[in-house]
Amino acid sequence: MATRSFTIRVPATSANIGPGFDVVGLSLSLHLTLTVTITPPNLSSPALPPAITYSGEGADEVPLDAYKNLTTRVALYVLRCNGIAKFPSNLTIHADNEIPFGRGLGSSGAAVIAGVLLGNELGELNLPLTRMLDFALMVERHPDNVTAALVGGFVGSYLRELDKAATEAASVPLSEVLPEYPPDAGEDWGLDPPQPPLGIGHYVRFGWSKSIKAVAIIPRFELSTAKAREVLPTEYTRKDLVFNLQRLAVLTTALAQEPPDPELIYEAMKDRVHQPYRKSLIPGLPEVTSNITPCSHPGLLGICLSGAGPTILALATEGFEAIAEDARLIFREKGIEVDWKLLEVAGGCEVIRK
Ligand SMILES: Nc1ncnc2c1ncn2[C@@H]1O[C@H](COP(=O)(O)OP(=O)(O)O)[C@@H](O)[C@H]1O
Ligand SMILES: N[C@@H](CCOP(=O)(O)O)C(=O)O
Repeated sequence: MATRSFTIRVPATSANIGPGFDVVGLSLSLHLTLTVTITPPNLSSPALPPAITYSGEGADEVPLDAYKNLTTRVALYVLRCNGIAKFPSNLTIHADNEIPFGRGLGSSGAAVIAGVLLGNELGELNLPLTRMLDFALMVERHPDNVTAALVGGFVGSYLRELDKAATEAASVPLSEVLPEYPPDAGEDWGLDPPQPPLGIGHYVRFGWSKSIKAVAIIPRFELSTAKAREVLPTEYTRKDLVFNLQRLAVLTTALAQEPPDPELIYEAMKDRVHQPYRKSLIPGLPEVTSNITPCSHPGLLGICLSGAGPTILALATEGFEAIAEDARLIFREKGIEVDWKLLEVAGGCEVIRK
């Protein structure tokens, strides 16, 4: 057996883009990159357990134990669902991550997609894209980030209505999909993980005007997506739902038009389903989204919370620095420091075999 080596590259994503809560996602030019090597076993020494090294965002908090790390746990889930009980021996993984944790830029979605691709490569499974999406959706239950990270671009997705048996299969608690594996890395955990139903997620890629870039204004604090979902109501008024549906219908086409129309897009990026409820967790959010407008900031098209926050996403054709620096001043008044990055819309995930 020869040494095998490959690289997996997955983009960051910004979900929701205002009115598209749990529906739309946009892939962005920050990446999680895994460099993976499997060396042949050396008959004179014992087989080595998986070894993970890590650099970049999250390096001080991410677990390096392959049975605790999100990416490798997802990979093991995919392997086990496909009849392979263990990681191969002598597996080394270096993760280099540009996506900040817990900021609304899809770090967990990228880690999940990286895990699905890793399982697919390690097991030489040749899973079709749609099946990889099924595995990702068993772990991250909202489709917006993982779909955009998988296929790239500006993407809309829905979860298919499943029959009773498939609904039960897809509602398995995450602790069963990704069990806390025992610490003994040599143990065989059997092959009975909950299998994803077939064809859970469906998507379409919208057009995107080449002139639009994304300014990510990233507060220096983490907000877990789980916590930012807990503050959302379970029911909405018809008025608020119609408000969002009208805007989302316009937005998906408006962002592809040349030249993009700031008046149309600014209004179409407003939201009444998640942002109003999240402002208690993100001081400065309503002030930034209402005070930075196409009139005050030429080049701005629209501004919203990125994913579950706390990052703010401004879509613009020019004037990027003025947008970001004025957002910085508003956040500073609330005692929050930010960093900002000018990002492009990225392609989907890639596997490069060496
Ligand atoms: N590259 C990674 N490797 C392992 N775990 C990761 C990675 N990226 C993110 N995670 C996990 O996901 C968590 C953040 O997920 P989440 O709260 O959904 O925020 P977001 O996806 O918006 O960054 C991190 O605290 C970490 O546990
Ligand atoms: N639709 C989800 C998106 C969460 O994205 P993340 O990047 O914050 O994980 C939500 O708004 O909860």
